Amino acid sequence: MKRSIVLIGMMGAGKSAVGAELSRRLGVPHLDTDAEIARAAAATIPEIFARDGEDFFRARETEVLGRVLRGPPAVVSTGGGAWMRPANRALVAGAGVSVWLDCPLALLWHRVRHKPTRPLLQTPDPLGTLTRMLAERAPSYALAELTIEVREGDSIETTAGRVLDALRAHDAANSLSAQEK
Ligand SMILES: Nc1ncnc2c1ncn2[C@@H]1O[C@H](COP(=O)(O)OP(=O)(O)OP(=O)(O)O)[C@@H](O)[C@H]1O
Ligand SMILES: O=C(O)C1=C[C@@H](O)[C@@H](O)[C@H](O)C1
Ligand SMILES: [Mg+2]
Repeated sequence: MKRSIVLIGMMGAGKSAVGAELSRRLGVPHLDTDAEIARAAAATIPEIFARDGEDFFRARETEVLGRVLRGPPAVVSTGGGAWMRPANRALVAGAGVSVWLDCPLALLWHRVRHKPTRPLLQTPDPLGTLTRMLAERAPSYALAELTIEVREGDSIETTAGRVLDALRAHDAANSLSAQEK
């Protein structure tokens, strides 16, 4: 593997879960930017948001992303907002292939509704917040090199397999176009 695989998408799309499975299958390290930030701060993501604010979190996120992408090729699970910063997209473009786990709203909601671990959803109307967030972010997520539609009923293993199939097809297409040049 020459480049890192960078999973992007909404909270609940499965970036962490599918990233762990991909890393097992490929035998490369798995790095999760949220987990790296929490580890460095010795605090949970909600604690960091509450104590230091979102801007602080976003600055750490860019640092961590840069650090993990400078390392050996790995599977990198990003936080849901990481892709929104053009600087982060540039970091990813330089070191990895971006894969959007495109998950329908209903499935996202089903997965995140009972979890208090997403500070941005601690609003009076979390479904409305999630709906708005997806609508605002989808055009940026669509800039990823690859898009995988996450389907209801697909296991983590099935989704990871679909990511690998798409990566192989993408690699084959890229080496064909490289030969043609
Ligand atoms: N294909 C799947 N089938 C069943 N459950 C899944 C699947 N993918 C993810 N999950 C579950 O959905 C929840 C959210 O997944 P995960 O934490 O991987 O999302 P995420 O994209 O990393 O979100 P965040 O941006 O908040 O870190 C977890 O409980 C995970 O186990
Ligand atoms: O979508 C987002 O902006 C976030 C997603 C999570 O992965 C965390 O990075 C944090 O809760 C913010
Ligand atoms: Mg995650």
